[in-house]
Amino acid sequence: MQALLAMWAEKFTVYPDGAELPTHHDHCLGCGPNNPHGHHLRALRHGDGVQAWHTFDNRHVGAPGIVHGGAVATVVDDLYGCLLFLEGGPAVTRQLTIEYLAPVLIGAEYRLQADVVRREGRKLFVAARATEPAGRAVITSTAVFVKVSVEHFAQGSPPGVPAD
Ligand SMILES: CCCCCCCC/C=C\CCCCCCCC(=O)SCCNC(=O)CCNC(=O)[C@H](O)C(C)(C)COP(=O)(O)OP(=O)(O)OC[C@H]1O[C@@H](n2cnc3c(N)ncnc32)[C@H](O)[C@@H]1OP(=O)(O)O
Repeated sequence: MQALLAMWAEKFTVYPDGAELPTHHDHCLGCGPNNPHGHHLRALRHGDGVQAWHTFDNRHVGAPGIVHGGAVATVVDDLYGCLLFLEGGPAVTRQLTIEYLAPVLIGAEYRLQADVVRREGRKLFVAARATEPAGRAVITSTAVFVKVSVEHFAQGSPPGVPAD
């Protein structure tokens, strides 16, 4: 586990504008490429924030044809988690709010954007939105993240990884 944590710590480095950001880990529900239930989110640095283009599929359906609100929250939360790669250290979600302004549709592509609004001690106040190609926002979000040490993540051991 310590080796995995050390590898993860290396992901906090400098990323040029437009660069694709790393995943949190292979099985992350938001961005992990090897999670069959996951969203496989790919985030890019965009100025001081992050952006992504994302299409939900039928694994994430709520009402027919419409994305489950929890699935939308998952992706937004994970996008904030990608923003942390630009902050230089890990943090975890303390509060997450989503304004569901219009249905998010299965099979439609949305642009997501997340930015840091302000920093206060160990807290990061962040905001995000998802927009249709025509520019209408379908969701807006705010969240409070609290900075933690990498050791925070040693509380949970992934299957097959010794706790050491
Ligand atoms: C395969 C191997 C892998 C190896 C490596 C893997 C590495 C990791 C991989 C990936 C990570 C990234 C993944 C990103 C994914 C998206 C992000 C998530 O889903 S994160 C998970 C969900 N979140 C939690 O699980 C947090 C649970 N909460 C906690 O653990 C504690 O609350 C903690 C440690 C964060 C803080 O605990 P306290 O007891 O020290 O403090 P308190 O009371 O909670 O408050 C903290 C501050 O927040 C303010 N606060 C609380 N609510 C607020 C609100 N609504 N508005 C403003 N401030 C608020 C409080 O006033 C306080 O502020 P004041 O520091 O004192 O100034």
